[in-house]
Amino acid sequence: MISIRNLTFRYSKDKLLFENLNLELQTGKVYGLLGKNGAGKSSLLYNISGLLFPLYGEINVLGYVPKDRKPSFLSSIYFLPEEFALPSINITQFLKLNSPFYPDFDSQQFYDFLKEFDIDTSDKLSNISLGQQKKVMIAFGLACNTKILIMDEPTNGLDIPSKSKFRKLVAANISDEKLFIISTHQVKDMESLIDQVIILKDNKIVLNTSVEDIGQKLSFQILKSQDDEVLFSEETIHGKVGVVKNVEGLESKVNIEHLFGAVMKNSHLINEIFPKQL
Ligand SMILES: Nc1ncnc2c1ncn2[C@@H]1O[C@H](COP(=O)(O)OP(=O)(O)OP(=O)(O)O)[C@@H](O)[C@H]1O
Repeated sequence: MISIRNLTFRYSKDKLLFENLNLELQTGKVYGLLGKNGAGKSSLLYNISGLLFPLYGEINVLGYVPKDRKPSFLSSIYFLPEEFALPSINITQFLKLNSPFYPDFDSQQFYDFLKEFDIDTSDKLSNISLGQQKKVMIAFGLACNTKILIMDEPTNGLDIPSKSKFRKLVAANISDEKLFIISTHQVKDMESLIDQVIILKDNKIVLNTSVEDIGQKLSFQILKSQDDEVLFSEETIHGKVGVVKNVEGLESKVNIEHLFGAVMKNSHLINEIFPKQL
């Protein structure tokens, strides 16, 4: 569905951002794309969406080359960037202008999602708050029913009830034919939502595996003094908690924040535990 082979990309001549980056993504999954500031998350998403072009390498999305920006490709993918400017029109006018680009757009769903997010549809889009604008765009993106939905930091600026509604809507709208990619720093917002975790570090993909696989190979637990090779640890009121290799074979609930910490601190050990497929 999305295949990236040897992607080399740069903004300026003297510095490559990605060099020979490989990534394969399948339908039926919600992918969480994580990485520190400047890791290249947005740049990768722009390359997948055909808004930035590779220097070398191949990107194939649904059989299309994104940089060709064929109309049938553009109507199969919806990309919600982290920041956007909305025109001074109301939601109905926005719907009329933009929904015709997406053949599977469902107006009823759009209004249902807006209701779920408590959005008043009569206001001008330019006059509502940033969080409300984000909710309108999330509702629109979901209602497009495109095969691929990419959201860059969608929960930034959402209040706590809206984050929970976001999780509910995303979970209810993924299907076997669709693929969602959500890039975020707000890893807590993504817990119990993502199926597969992709982590970018030093402009490389250091992890791309399922939450299930992570739960089987790593143990997220209260640390014991005899635990060796602690991949990440943190002091809490319950004691020291963290991540170790799962040697006992007992599955634990994945803590994505701790997983991220483990990958940042110990990527060589993570590479050994999760060998790359490409
Ligand atoms: N238009 C641009 N021109 C030049 N360099 C850029 C441009 N956009 C991004 N960069 C650089 O590319 C690198 C990756 O940026 P990118 O925005 O893709 O990272 P990110 O992981 O999405 O970061 P954040 O989490 O802060 O949003 C950074 O070093 C950034 O400074």
